[in-house]
Amino acid sequence: MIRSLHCGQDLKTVTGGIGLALCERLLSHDAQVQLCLACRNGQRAEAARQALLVSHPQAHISLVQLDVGSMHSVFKAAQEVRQRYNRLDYLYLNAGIMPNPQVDHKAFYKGLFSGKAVHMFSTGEGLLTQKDEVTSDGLQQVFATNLFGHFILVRELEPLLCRPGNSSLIIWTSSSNARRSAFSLDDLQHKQGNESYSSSKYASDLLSLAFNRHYNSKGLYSSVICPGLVMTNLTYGILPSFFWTLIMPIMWLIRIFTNTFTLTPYNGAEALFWLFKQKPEALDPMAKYHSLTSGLGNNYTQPCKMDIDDIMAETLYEKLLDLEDAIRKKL
Ligand SMILES: NC(=O)C1=CN([C@@H]2O[C@H](COP(=O)(O)OP(=O)(O)OC[C@H]3O[C@@H](n4cnc5c(N)ncnc54)[C@H](OP(=O)(O)O)[C@@H]3O)[C@@H](O)[C@H]2O)C=CC1
Ligand SMILES: CC(C)CCC[C@@H](C)[C@H]1CC[C@H]2C3=C(CC[C@]12C)[C@@]1(C)CCC(=O)[C@@H](C)[C@@H]1CC3
Repeated sequence: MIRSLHCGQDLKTVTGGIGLALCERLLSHDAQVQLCLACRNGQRAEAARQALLVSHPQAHISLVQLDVGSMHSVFKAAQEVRQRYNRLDYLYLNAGIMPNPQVDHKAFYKGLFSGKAVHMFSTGEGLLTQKDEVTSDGLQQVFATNLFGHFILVRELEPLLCRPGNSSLIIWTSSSNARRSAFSLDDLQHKQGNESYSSSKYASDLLSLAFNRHYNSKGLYSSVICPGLVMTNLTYGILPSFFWTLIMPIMWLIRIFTNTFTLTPYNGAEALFWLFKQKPEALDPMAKYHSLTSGLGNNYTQPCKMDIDDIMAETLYEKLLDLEDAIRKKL
């Protein structure tokens, strides 16, 4: 029996996000898989569960209330999971936000006519900024949601993930927007800049490496994926919906030039699903696994070496442990 916990799985109002598409794919692949959806909104979580039960009536799907940006909620949810289960095989760390995104239109038109247009469309590099906020824990919201809440969750679920004779895998939904230059070890939470999304995703790449160094000996492995550009609530939040609808034909056209425009949540979930079928021990800790879709619509997963190193990863890990101590004292 395989138990898998998914963070950020709500049924979305318009599209259904990557997490929900992954659940559909996992259940179609193995009807016996036990899913536990960790979501912040109870009603939407129940709607997601019901939607999955329509196509998989026998499925084992449970829910746990989790706001990964609130540390109190993370500790509470982890306790709940520990009470319910004695083992976890997969932990998908998929919840993510990009609040108040702004597109730099000038950079977009400049990029279009530079030799780097394909790179710009694959990574969104230099095109997006965000306005971050501070949570009630006193943390930067993007850092807390995209990174730190997940870090605490993994630490709290250690007894279920590290079991003698069993290997388990945690999987971070990162991004090709993760960029070393957006991240600083002196400003982990990205208080100073306006690329908190890029910074948090780069930090998750580093943290995955650090988790591998610290936990592989206990049977816990960590991997990172990029789903490509997928039309979900996250992307619909970047530009007005009508604009996306208008440019949709252009988006499908761009797909001929870049296989990173996966566009549908089903396609975007490809690498998440692919990892589910791999032996954790065989995965490369330095690789980011990309969901890719060819011009003809074929999905595949490709590893790409990450721009990360052990020293940076270890420093980040130590700093997160310090912050964990401080938060534990406060709560
Ligand atoms: N779409 C894209 O092109 C890309 C997406 N990604 C990453 O993929 C992941 C999934 O995003 P995607 O499906 O696109 O976007 P969605 O906005 O559809 O999904 C994000 C999910 O995260 C959940 N979430 C957000 N904040 C919290 C929180 N504080 N606690 C618990 N759950 C939370 C949301 O729940 P709720 O319904 O309550 O809002 C939602 O279910 C994210 O990590 C994103 O950064 C990476 C690269 C590209
Ligand atoms: C396609 C058009 C005619 C105009 C769209 C321009 C931009 C708004 C997009 C071009 C590349 C996109 C992109 C992302 C967001 C929207 C764009 C900047 C992401 C940054 C979204 C989140 C991610 O994690 C990345 C993988 C995306 C990379 C590409």
